[in-house]
Amino acid sequence: MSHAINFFVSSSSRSPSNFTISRPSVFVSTGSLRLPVNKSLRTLVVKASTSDLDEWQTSKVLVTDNGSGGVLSSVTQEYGSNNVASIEVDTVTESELKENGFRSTRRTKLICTIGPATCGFEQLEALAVEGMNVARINMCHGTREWHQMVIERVRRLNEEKGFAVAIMMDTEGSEIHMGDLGGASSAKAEDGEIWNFTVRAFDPPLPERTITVNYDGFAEDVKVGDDLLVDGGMVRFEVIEKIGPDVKCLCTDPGLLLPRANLTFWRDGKLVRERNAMLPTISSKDWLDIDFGIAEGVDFIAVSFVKSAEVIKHLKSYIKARARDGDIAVIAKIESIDSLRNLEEIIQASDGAMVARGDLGAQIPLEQVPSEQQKIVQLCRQLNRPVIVASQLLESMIEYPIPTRAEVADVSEAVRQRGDALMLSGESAMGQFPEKALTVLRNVSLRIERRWREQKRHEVIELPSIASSFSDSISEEICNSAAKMANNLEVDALFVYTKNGHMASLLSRCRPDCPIFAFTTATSVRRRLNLQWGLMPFRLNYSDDMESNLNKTFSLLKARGMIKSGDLIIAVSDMLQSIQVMNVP
Ligand SMILES: Nc1ncnc2c1ncn2[C@@H]1O[C@H](COP(=O)(O)OP(=O)(O)OP(=O)(O)O)[C@@H](O)[C@H]1O
Ligand SMILES: CC(=O)C(=O)O
Ligand SMILES: [K+]
Ligand SMILES: [Mg+2]
Repeated sequence: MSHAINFFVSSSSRSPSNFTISRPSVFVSTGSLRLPVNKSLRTLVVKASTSDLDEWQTSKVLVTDNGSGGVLSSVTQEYGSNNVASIEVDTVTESELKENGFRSTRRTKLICTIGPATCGFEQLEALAVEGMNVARINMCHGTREWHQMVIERVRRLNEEKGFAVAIMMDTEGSEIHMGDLGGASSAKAEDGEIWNFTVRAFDPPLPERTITVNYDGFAEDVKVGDDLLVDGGMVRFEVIEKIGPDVKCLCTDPGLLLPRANLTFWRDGKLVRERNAMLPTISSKDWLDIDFGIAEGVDFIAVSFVKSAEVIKHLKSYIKARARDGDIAVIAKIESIDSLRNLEEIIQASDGAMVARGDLGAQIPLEQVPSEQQKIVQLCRQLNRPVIVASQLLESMIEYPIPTRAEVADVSEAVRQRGDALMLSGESAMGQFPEKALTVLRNVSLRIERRWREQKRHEVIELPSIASSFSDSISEEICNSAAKMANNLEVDALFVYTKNGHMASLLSRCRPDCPIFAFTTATSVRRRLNLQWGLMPFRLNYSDDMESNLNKTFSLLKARGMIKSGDLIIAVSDMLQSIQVMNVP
């Protein structure tokens, strides 16, 4: 039996039309010792618009065949005569929870770029075990067959081993970059050497000291005297002569050239970008890759070199028309001057953003990158979009088994800023120590998160209202209140029952002290929630009867040893728009 305080708010009028109190229970918090008093369930029900609810009644169970089934990790129980209940959670979350308890589960999500160093099934499994939440494939590199093989392996890993690793496809984009070095993994440019940058096509092997350039207008656009920077200055050349399609360049800062490295050219100390601005954000090759991603059912598409919100809107409507579930999230990569200019509208239009510091640092002064990062992370939080901090987090670990102290400090700062996710690039794609790098990210995340909680730094970041309807406002207020209550009452976990993940993201946005168990009916939503701070996504079939849902969840989680009697939780749901505080019976 539950005792409840009910507020019913009809959607047509903003005044409560019904207010009942039926012997609410009392909960007493005495420092760290929490004593349940009287009844175990308190409920605040705020009932909103009916349209969401109608949708709910007709889609109580939504199962997709899109990827992970989490077979090994699902527990099945009989409920009633013919209602079989099961809950799916990834094996890593489950063991973390069992070993360390609620408080010490990791909140920051981890992304690994997959490349030659990590594309084997066992290597992917090792990364999943170390905590990889999302596998990223970069369409700049590798063939479509290779990417398809990686996707197939990640899916198999999910199905056979009970992980829920999501897949992110990153587009190539049409910014100017070098070709693939005719198959070589790298080339060394020495001081004083003359290299030929050309728009001519060659069959491999390339002539010596030749670099192909992907952009046909290159030879026209550069001028003698321009500085040509590879990867933002890792190698530097000066243009000394133009001969038709060939541009002869003198190496002035020697270094290692990597396949498809980004090229920028500078004149009188300024980035030349007039023509770049004319290049399409999504090239014809990118559209083919996007079709491939849609056909493969990837979870995220990260769009390189976004310049405006328009391209994101265009891609989102394209996906909506084409994708099976219409639910591929679009991530805007912030890595150009134009993307900084139109930051807010780009983030608004997207489902998330990436601070792509590699290319960003090649377009703006390096010393400006940290403040832009902070600004983007904060803006994403305010607008409720997940944000990824990417590139060079542990660059030295491409070659060495331990990071530099400065790298650890950089990772710590990204965690302290409470970005949703950290991303490995070369460290995991082609480095010598991919698993060790991931372990560093995990350990630093855990340490900084714990320190933050111990210091009770409930930061005063202003979270503006973002709702666009009255019903959305109710969800937002409920989540803000629930998160605050969770901190004040020091509850063990927040439970959120969410169909499309929105309520879960609103809770995540508050960055509460306790972990958030997000229950969703769709496997694809579950995988997408993997990118968001503090969310532990579970797949569960449930009904519109919250009391029965809670009882079912408690039994299933208790059977798995993931919660125990007496644990204090706060539950919210997007079907009932309610807050319930209770001890696990
Ligand atoms: N599929 C792949 N095949 C071969 N090498 C890869 C692959 N993916 C990544 N790499 C290597 O790892 C490095 C870092 O990977 P990452 O995806 O971050 O590249 P990037 O080119 O810097 O990123 P972006 O083009 O998105 O700015 C690349 O420069 C490349 O050498
Ligand atoms: C990740 C990426 O694209 C960058 O840092 O440039
Ligand atoms: K890319
Ligand atoms: Mg980039």
